[in-house]
Amino acid sequence: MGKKIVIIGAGQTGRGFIARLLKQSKQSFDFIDRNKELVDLLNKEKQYKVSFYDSTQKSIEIDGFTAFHTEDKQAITVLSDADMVFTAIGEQNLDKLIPLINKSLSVRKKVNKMIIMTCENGTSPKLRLSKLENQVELSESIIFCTTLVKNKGCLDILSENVNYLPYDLEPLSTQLHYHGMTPVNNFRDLIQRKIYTYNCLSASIAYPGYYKGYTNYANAANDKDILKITDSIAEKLNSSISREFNVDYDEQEQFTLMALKKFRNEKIVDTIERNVGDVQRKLGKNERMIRPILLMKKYNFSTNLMEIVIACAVYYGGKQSDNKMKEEKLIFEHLEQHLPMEMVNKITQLYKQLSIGEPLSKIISSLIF
Ligand SMILES: NC(=O)C1=CN([C@@H]2O[C@H](COP(=O)(O)OP(=O)(O)OC[C@H]3O[C@@H](n4cnc5c(N)ncnc54)[C@H](O)[C@@H]3O)[C@@H](O)[C@H]2O)C=CC1
Ligand SMILES: O=P(O)(O)OC[C@H]1O[C@](O)(CO)[C@@H](O)[C@@H]1O
Repeated sequence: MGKKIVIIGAGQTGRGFIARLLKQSKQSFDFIDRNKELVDLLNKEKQYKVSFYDSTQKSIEIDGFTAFHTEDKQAITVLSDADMVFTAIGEQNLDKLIPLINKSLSVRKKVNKMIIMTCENGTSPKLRLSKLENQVELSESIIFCTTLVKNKGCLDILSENVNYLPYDLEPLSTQLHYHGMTPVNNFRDLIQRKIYTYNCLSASIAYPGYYKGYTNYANAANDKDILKITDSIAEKLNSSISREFNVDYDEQEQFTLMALKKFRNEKIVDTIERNVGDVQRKLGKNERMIRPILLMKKYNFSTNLMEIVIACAVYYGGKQSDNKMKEEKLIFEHLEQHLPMEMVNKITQLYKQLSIGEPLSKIISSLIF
């Protein structure tokens, strides 16, 4: 008999990537999501399509699932019977799953431990579920595949043709035999390298892109100032990450080039809005901006451009808040805890220039990098 699988989070990654890999493995699954409208739509339509930016790849119909709302009693029942659970809900939401999973474990009849695999951006998303660690097999994976809703309010997905989901085998008692799911050695290093490369570059496009008034992500990525920023940051990332993580420079360079190629691909219609969200998390001490800038400093590279990216992130944070001054103060206090004071002072100065609307090109041209 096939395994029972539940995907928690029927958004772009859950239904567009994980569900697609399972479908390609002929493995059935159900969804749980907190969005009632989405749950109702999935149950009403009963199917949707994943198409690919690469037009030579045939689209894939996804069907045979039931979706449950998190508050629905049946969610507990279906979860209690799951052999494996994938989460794709955003790292910041993971701890909200603990009560639901605990309830399902309290009525679980199966003797095998439930496997929980996080499919989230973050350097250690499973930490948020560590309270469950003794009761389940808790592991993490790394999402390289960009999946986006085709049109707002519809279920269909447009996806990169990426068939690779690296995961950490170490906490598991068994390998996963599903399409693309690949155990990797040195998982902890790879997940950090992913966030400090892909997501650092993503932030280096999104926040300056927001400042320059872009709404389309690839347009921002191809802006001449942002090309300068990302090309230069990429070079410094390659040198510092390859040294820090002891990987070949060429291997790290390929990694960076793949990220830049994807972000600059105008066929992938992504938004600045989607990529700037949740700025406090993205400014976290082990996240995509703080760790890379500290690595650049450690290996004696100029940090000027990363300081601009962080100043743009603070600018975005202030704009989003009802209380701009309070928000900025909070972000700066946070930066003071994790960055050297001289760096925070430079970011403050850059932030002041942004606040009076100084053009990014002018700010960049006054810097050495
Ligand atoms: N979409 C993409 O291309 C990529 C996404 N990721 C990661 O994948 C994860 C999911 O992202 P997306 O699918 O893009 O987001 P999304 O916003 O499209 O989907 C998230 C889904 O999770 C649901 N959700 C949130 N909190 C929940 C909770 N407590 N219980 C149940 N459901 C909950 C939401 O209702 C939503 O349907 C994130 O960690 C993101 O960083 C990583 C790389 C690429
Ligand atoms: O959900 P987050 O952390 O904003 O990151 C989303 C971005 O991360 C990426 O996974 C970078 O690899 C992109 O596909 C996406 O633009």
